[in-house]
Amino acid sequence: MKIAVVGTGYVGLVTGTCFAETGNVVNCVDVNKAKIDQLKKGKCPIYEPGLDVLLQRNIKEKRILFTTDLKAAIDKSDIIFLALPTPPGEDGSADLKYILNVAEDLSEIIKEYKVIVNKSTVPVGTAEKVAEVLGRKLAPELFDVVSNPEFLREGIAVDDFLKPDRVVIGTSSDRARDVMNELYQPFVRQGNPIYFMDERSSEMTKYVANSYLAMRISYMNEVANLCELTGANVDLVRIGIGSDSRIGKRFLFPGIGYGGSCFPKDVLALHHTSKQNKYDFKLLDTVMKVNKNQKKVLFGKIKRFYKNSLKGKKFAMWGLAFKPETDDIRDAPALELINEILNAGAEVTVFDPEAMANVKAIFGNKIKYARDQYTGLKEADALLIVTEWSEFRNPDFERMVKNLKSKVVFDGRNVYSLEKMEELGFYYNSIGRKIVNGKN
Ligand SMILES: NC(=O)c1ccc[n+]([C@@H]2O[C@H](COP(=O)([O-])OP(=O)(O)OC[C@H]3O[C@@H](n4cnc5c(N)ncnc54)[C@H](O)[C@@H]3O)[C@@H](O)[C@H]2O)c1
Ligand SMILES: O=c1ccn([C@@H]2O[C@H](COP(=O)(O)OP(=O)(O)O[C@H]3O[C@H](CO)[C@@H](O)[C@H](O)[C@H]3O)[C@@H](O)[C@H]2O)c(=O)[nH]1
Repeated sequence: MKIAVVGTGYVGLVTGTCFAETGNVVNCVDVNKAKIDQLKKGKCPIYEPGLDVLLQRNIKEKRILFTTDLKAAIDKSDIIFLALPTPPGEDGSADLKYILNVAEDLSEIIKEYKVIVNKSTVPVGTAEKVAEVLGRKLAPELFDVVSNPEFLREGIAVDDFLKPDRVVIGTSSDRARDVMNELYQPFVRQGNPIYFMDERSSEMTKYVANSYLAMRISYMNEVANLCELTGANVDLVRIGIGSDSRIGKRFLFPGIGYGGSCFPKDVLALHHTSKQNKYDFKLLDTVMKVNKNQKKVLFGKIKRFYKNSLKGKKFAMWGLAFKPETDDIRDAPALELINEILNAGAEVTVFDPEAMANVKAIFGNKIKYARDQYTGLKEADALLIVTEWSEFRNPDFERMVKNLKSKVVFDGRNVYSLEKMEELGFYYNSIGRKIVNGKN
């Protein structure tokens, strides 16, 4: 099939590459010329495991092409995916300007039937809004607008796309339904379902999935805070509840708050949709408040340990990305923590396997950047663990001890066992568990 993907970011590039991988010809469009030039040279602009190999293969086979020329891409395609940003507007609603502007451009370009697919996360009613913009210039038989939300996770995006738990497609058109059904067949061979539904339910499904997952995390973060006060261990509680099949083991990890480009903005946007519909969705309000508070928890622990006197202290930070296996730092808890450390008059040397360049673009020389995870520890008063990259899980503890000024670790991701840290003699303060080698 012939596809155009408008917006070549995390979602657009993975979508385009995976559709090319299943034999389609994909034209990817972006307004960012530098990104397109890079992609034309076969260079992947983001760190996403497995993407590079697929990209190279499909570029070589000429199944994926890159351009800044929207018209050229649309003329060659039957299905047009919109993978454009939907950032929060001032009132918390998803800003649809990117989507609606491109819809307007499409209304000038389209000359024969196309299926226009919203892959971006968009509020209920957006498919209708896009259809309305297109319909101002185009006859109804020239297009259908479909909602097809994306559920991929960064860091595992290729796998998630190629083997989705489910594909959700919202359309009221039989013609578009047939096109989408054919397109997705290679991805559901393992027996995973395609759920066809109306556009509004499909759009809602995406927000409800993300908000539910965010709620689970906020719930566990509250549980962790209570565990600290009561002497229970949240990791044991997590295992204890997760084996109940009604609850499930996944997505129960407490930490320093959810971040990334999706959960914070999507919970906010669903909350806004509720307000617009005069519905007081109390749970969502609380989920956001809990998350805001949880992002401050690690700094609170640090302040208490140093009795509020952080001036001149030197910290080493392991992990900057909002989660492991990505270079993405959008809404990453690390950014807030760095600001708090700097505001308190302390210094920080950071290390992350992939996200250093993105952080440097924000903080420049206000902070130091370590060559590797160990050199950053030199002369540091304490180590702060912010992202649970695999390489932090089983480090050379002897080297850590040698480099650190004091054996002090604040761990926002519960990377180590309490027993191990006790045995090694570290002061170890983590989330929802007792403090090791110190006073609780
Ligand atoms: N990142 C994720 O893990 C994820 C997963 C599921 C859904 N989503 C949703 O997908 C959408 C895109 O997210 P993303 O993370 O890929 O964003 P992104 O910022 O990484 O990518 C968006 C791309 O669109 C381009 N763009 C902007 N205006 C354009 C225009 N007029 N024409 C062509 N290109 C244009 C930008 O230059 C950018 O490259 C959002 O709605 C997001 O909520 C994201
Ligand atoms: O048990 C957990 C799981 C995750 N997180 C945090 O939650 C955030 C989001 O993590 P994750 O969901 O793995 O990453 P995303 O790539 O943001 O993916 C989410 O957001 C995407 C964009 O909408 C959706 O497509 C995915 O299904 C949804 O999982 C990160 O800060 C994680 O550290 C926790 O604190 N505890």
